[in-house]
Amino acid sequence: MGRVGVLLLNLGGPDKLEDVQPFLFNLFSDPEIIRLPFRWLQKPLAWFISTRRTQTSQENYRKIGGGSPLRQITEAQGEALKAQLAEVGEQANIYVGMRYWHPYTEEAIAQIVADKIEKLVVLPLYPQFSISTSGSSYRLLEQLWRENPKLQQIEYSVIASWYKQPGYLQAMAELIRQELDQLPNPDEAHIFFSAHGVPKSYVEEAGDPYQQEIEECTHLIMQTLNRPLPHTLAYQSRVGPVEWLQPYTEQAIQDLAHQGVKNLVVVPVSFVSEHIETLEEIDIEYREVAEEAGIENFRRVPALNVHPVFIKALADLTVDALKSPSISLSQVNQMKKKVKMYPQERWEWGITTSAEVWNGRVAMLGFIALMIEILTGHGLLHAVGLL
Ligand SMILES: C=CC1=C(C)c2cc3[nH]c(cc4nc(cc5[nH]c(cc1n2)c(C)c5CCC(=O)O)C(CCC(=O)O)=C4C)c(C)c3C=C
Ligand SMILES: [Fe+2]
Ligand SMILES: [Fe+2]
Repeated sequence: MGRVGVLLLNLGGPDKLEDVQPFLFNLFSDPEIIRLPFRWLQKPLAWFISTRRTQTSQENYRKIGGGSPLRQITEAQGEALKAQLAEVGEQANIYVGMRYWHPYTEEAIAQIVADKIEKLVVLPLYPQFSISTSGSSYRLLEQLWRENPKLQQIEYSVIASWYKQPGYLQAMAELIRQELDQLPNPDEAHIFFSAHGVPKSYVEEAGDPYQQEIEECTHLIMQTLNRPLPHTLAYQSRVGPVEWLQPYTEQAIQDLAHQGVKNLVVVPVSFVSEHIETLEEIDIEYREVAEEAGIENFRRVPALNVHPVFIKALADLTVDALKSPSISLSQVNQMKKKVKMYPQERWEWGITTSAEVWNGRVAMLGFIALMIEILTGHGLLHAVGLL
């Protein structure tokens, strides 16, 4: 086999407080994060929302040390994976490709080309698939592949989602067990899975398999844990006023407390690294909610980070992908059959000069309407819940 590479995909996070606004701008510029019917509206809206959100977001990053630990942890995972692969006789270069901050996916791909990688495994650091996470990165990769003939010569294989991988399930169960056993009375614990949410319309209208994969994943973790304890699944980190997957974490914690639950073990289920939504949202915000509602023991299970059983699981996934027939980016999107990646590209097809003129006029009117809405606080986007 020629030179082997593994591309680890993740979302990325601001390294310091000054990075927060441009990071948020990149995130909200992605049509898989805010799904709008018009391409031209994406950037003005991304600018507006990122500017409005920066201060709150910066305050949260300040509480966890002034930046996201995601880059450092992902790089450590990469080094551990390289060492684990070497142990089983597989020499591979590891690349980190973040979607919205450094090191960007584009930078990783440029390095992969420069290093003359011949066989590449694409491994998202999201156990479950969502249009908004792995889906967005696959879409970017598809575009980079289309644009670069050198990339088209690389034999590559994509791992779509991997929440059923036994080593991953074992590592999760082990971490939960450790947390349970530190409670004064482990048999009275309630296990609370908190997954990152997505808007409900992603699942119900666009066909995102995320909710189904999260539900199956929590079921498999409970099976692997093999303890007769009650459990709940809820969704956190809602952004904006539209409806997201329910129940919401905050409400579900309060409901359990009112039902008399006193010992809660919170499991962050859609992340494999510590980041703002574990360190700030769960450890600070939800802990406060829980304690105010009467929970006496609130314990959070740590993220997998470089847990050796987890790193071995990533190595097993890589080795399996190298041995099995390759899976292409377009196959992954077909496998997630009904998924509608946001079809903004469609608007480009069949463009004529007169259509361009009308596009420009409508864009200008829309932009003026947006500015009026921003200044007055009233308008269509407020009415449909986007602002
Ligand atoms: C499985 C994981 C994730 C899903 C699904 C997801 C969807 C999603 N996220 C937002 C909005 C934001 N996400 C932000 C940060 C962030 N999100 C994830 C993971 C998932 N997002 C990660 C790993 C991070 C990085 C955290 C870090 O440590 O820096 C943020 C910025 C943080 C903040 O301001 O709260 C936003 C905003 C949407 C809208 C969405 C689905 C549509
Ligand atoms: Fe997010
Ligand atoms: Fe948040």
